[in-house]
Amino acid sequence: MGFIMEGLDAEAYDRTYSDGHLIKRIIGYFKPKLPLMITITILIVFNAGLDTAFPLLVSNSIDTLSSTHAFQTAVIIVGFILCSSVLSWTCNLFRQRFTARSVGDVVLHLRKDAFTAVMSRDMSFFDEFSSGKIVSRVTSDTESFATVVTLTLNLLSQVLLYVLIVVVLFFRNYQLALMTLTIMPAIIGVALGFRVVARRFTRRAQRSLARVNSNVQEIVSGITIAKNFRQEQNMYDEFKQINAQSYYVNLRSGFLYNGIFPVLVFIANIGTTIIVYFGGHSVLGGVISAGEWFLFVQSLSLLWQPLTSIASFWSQFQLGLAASERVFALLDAEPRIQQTGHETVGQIKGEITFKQLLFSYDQRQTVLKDFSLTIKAGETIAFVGHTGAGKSSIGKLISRFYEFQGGKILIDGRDIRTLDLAQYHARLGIVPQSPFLFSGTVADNIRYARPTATDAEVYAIAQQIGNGDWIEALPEGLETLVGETGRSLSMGQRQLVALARVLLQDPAILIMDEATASVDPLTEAQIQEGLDVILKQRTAIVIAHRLSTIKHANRIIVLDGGRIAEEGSHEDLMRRGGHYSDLYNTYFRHQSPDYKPGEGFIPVRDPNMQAPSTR
Ligand SMILES: Nc1ncnc2c1ncn2[C@@H]1O[C@H](COP(=O)(O)OP(=O)(O)OP(=O)(O)O)[C@@H](O)[C@H]1O
Repeated sequence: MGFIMEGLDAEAYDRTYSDGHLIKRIIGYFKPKLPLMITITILIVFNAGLDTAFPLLVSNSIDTLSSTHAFQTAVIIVGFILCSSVLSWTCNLFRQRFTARSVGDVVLHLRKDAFTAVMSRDMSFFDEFSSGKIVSRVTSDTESFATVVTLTLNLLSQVLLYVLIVVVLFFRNYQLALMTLTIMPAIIGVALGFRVVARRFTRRAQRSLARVNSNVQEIVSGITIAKNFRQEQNMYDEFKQINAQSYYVNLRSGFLYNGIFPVLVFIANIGTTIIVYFGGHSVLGGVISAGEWFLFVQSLSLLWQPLTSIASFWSQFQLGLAASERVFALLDAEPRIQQTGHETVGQIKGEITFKQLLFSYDQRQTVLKDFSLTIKAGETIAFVGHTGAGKSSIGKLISRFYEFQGGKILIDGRDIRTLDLAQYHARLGIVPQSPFLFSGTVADNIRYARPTATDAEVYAIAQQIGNGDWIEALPEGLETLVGETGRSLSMGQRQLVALARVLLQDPAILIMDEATASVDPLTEAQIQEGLDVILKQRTAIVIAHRLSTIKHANRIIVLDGGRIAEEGSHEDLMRRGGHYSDLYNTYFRHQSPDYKPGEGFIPVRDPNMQAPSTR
């Protein structure tokens, strides 16, 4: 199997549902369409009746050819045949139209549900699962879901036709009818056996397509880095391999499906041979008329058709079922964040308490253990520490993006798990390290925090950041288009927009993962001025990367391996000459005005203390 199976495993949230469960849920989606579905069913029944009448009429016309009024009867029968054909065509047309309409509506509904499910997933979900694969579930899988429904309706009409024909045949000649049905168990047996294998193959085909989607998405998102590191060839090679995998997986399922159809046709042909042979003998022996014999031979094609076509569209049917399984698994994915209540949040002062917190992303590593800390309302806390110390994790836990395994987080003394999450999030401002801007104007992005804000309010807020000087630098001021993800703006400008956005939100608690990207001194000053405004009158947790922020903080918490190694003000900690002083020398001292490149650093520390150790 080798590379063909590589990366095609189920996602952790995937589930296996029984066909019965899937069909029940699919039917559930069709309930609001009940009147339309009833109309479609009536049309299907009517159509099946007309299709059955066709061979009956032809059979009768053959038998009347020898009678005295042969010509008149033949004309009437031909008239009936023509009318039934036109009626059948019209019924079919309306059936297809109504089906397309109801299936389209259901896909619309399902896609909305899938999108809502994606939106409500915890952040851990997006960290864990590739965005390309998630996109694939919302788009192509919901589309395949439509296929299963259309096919089910076709199947229904074919099965009805089948039942009607069998009834007619039994009335005409039960021995020949029984003969016709002898092959049926063989066809059904092969089709059912094939069903199990088909589902497996189809699932793999969908996963391989999701893998292609995911790979293309990742490449497009990371194209700048790829080009920068001249990785185009490697990326192409990787894509080639994933694409080839998709090709082989599809080829295999193609072989499987193409192989099954001839087997079924072969079995059906055996049935036809039996009927032609014994029917012919019955006509010669005078047991049945030539017209009846024709009816049996003609009905055979109609009879085998539903069975063979079930097998032929089995692939699409399986594709649709597997797709609905994937969509339902996305809808049913268990949230990791477990709120025990939905208490009204109201006004928040902003005191945050961690009580013996235990947290890990997965089984492999404990990130925070026995972590206790109280952040006072209105306090600005700067978290510093080596990379991987757990700074961002603390921010994610306060944001309630991840679930902790032990201890408590209290907001103003209330258990975070008891709060209404949506209300709590509305009181929480988050400025990520690389601010994400949506396509649109700068004003649109600022207004994102409060869509009802007027132009004047947006302008006033933007003015508060760096005295609004940065707006003048934008070609069309606040109406400047930011491009996809804000690409048309400089990194510094994006940060300023993000600050204005959070200022408009006016949250009680601010979590800021400070940008590491350096900006020019003027923008740096504008950002600092903006921060001074934002940090006022709210609790702020800053994952600090800039010396000026650290110095402005009320308290610095030094993290080391998920534990608080030190805490205090910049001066206190420098005087101590411990962990912070090490960090300072490693990361921050070049940002100090006391630092002179080439000459070294004039340390800020108590001359009576020991010199800080360096790593
Ligand atoms: N989504 C995740 N899944 C699994 N492990 C993670 C995840 N995010 C972070 N970690 C791990 O948790 C630990 C703490 O990471 P965290 O991002 O909190 O560190 P940090 O101090 O913010 O680092 P940095 O300054 O580099 O951002 C690290 O060992 C990291 O590898």
